[in-house]
Amino acid sequence: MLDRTDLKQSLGDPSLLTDKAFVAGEWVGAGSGPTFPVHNPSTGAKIVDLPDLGFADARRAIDAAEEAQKAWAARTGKERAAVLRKWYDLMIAHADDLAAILTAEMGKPFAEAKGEIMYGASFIEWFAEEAKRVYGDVIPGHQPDKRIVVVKQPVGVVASITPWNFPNAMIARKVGPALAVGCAFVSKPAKQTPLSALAMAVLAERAGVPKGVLSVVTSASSSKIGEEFCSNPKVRKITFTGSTEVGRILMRQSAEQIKKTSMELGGNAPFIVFDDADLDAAVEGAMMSKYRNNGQTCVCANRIYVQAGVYDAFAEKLVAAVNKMKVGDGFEDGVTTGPLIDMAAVEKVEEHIADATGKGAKIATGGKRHALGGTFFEPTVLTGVTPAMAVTQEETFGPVAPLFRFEDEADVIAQANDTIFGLASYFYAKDMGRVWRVAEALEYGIVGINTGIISTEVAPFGGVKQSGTGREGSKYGCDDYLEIKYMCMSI
Ligand SMILES: NC(=O)C1=CN([C@@H]2O[C@H](COP(=O)(O)OP(=O)(O)OC[C@H]3O[C@@H](n4cnc5c(N)ncnc54)[C@H](OP(=O)(O)O)[C@@H]3O)[C@@H](O)[C@H]2O)C=CC1
Ligand SMILES: O=C(O)CCCC(=O)O
Repeated sequence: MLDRTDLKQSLGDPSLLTDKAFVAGEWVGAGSGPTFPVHNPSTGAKIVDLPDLGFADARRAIDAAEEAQKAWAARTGKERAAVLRKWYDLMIAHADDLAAILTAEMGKPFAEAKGEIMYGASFIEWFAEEAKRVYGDVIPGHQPDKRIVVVKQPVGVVASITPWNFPNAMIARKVGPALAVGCAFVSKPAKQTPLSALAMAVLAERAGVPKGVLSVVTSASSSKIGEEFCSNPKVRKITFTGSTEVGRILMRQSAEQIKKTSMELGGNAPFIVFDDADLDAAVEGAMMSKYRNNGQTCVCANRIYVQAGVYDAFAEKLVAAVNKMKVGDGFEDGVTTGPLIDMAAVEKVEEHIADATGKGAKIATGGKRHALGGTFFEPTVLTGVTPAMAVTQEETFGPVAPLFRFEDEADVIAQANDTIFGLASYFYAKDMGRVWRVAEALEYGIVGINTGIISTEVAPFGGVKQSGTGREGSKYGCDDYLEIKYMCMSI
């Protein structure tokens, strides 16, 4: 439906949709250089062509960041907080436009996109507040004449690489703490969804973020940009959200210079329903956890374990709820589920369904491409899923709910933990002893207990095992962007 002209005309502030990158404080067009297209995944229409930047542009952004960072860090926390607060206010004031741009480039329904804008903005607000609270310590001296003071200082230039599934919020929760503590930030958004990042940069500039402190390098050649980020000694930290496979590459590349890294990587979330659970609440939680963003989040339930005594009842209620979902264009009223991001995502979903049904699982609802065509896919529930099937070990990243049957607590905990991943997990139960036992036994960074939504700026988001390192959001969120220094003084 929406091409560039339609989208621009629909915005309250058309200047939020740009075809330029933001490098070293300048808006940079492609000139005669290469470009790459950004498409609306719902319609296939091209929204815009953007500059396909390379090594030299990334280096220019890094040089400017290094230059600008010192003066930014020299400001007081309160001064940086004021700029971030203004940025937050502008994001809220332009939330409808930011959401429209997000829906157009990524496909999620407008109401969900607006929810993401509010979620993203909440990180800017939270870290604006935290900017004033980067406290150190005074440590009692180890000798009578010694005084020891601990201070925290910004790491310096941060380079960020983020995915397409949350084009606003994944950047917001990195750039918020980085700028709050006095770092400068060079962002490389996913090639499918750079427009939200650029719209954020338009507002950052208006809010008074100084030239060079924030750049958005648009590129279809992510590996080139990644190499520059990891090999440039001026970059002190790499922060990444995306697949474990790419996280591994970036960690390997960063090893040469022992760069600090934060990695928010893949998940394989178990969602466990015990026989004492409130089944209606569990179905509601499963719907939110599984089908949020059309299953395309690293915290989406990937394996749903249901205790034998409630398995059939849960499956029936879940199928009834899934059958009420409305698939369609994100700008259409009442649509709950947009398209998948691309054909590769559709093929992965199909592979997981074919593998499971080939090994005996049954399709309870959905199971195929949607009649709308393109990358629309029917929300799907599979029953009779077993550990031999690919969905047990691999993240589907799509709208497929595989239902496993289990008998007892020890067995389901062992199955839930039998994965290389450790990001989010969920369970529904009422027995308090069980609640504590299971919550403590799950080897995950996040445990949702009787809830399917765990995302908030006030809590530390992050994983264990091969789901990554570091925490985003909360009072811990600044730590990843700070160095600790102690000063030992003899008096
Ligand atoms: N943890 C999470 O939140 C996410 C997990 N995933 C998982 O990853 C799977 C694949 O999704 P995909 O989007 O391809 O995720 P990727 O990990 O490939 O992409 C995430 C980001 O990394 C960039 N990137 C890709 N390769 C490199 C590289 N060699 N060096 C530097 N940057 C790189 C991408 O850029 P560009 O897109 O421009 O090439 C994008 O900005 C999904 O099916 C899902 O399982 C995906 C997204 C988010
Ligand atoms: O998929 C992700 O990368 C993050 C999930 C979004 C969130 O809940 O914060």
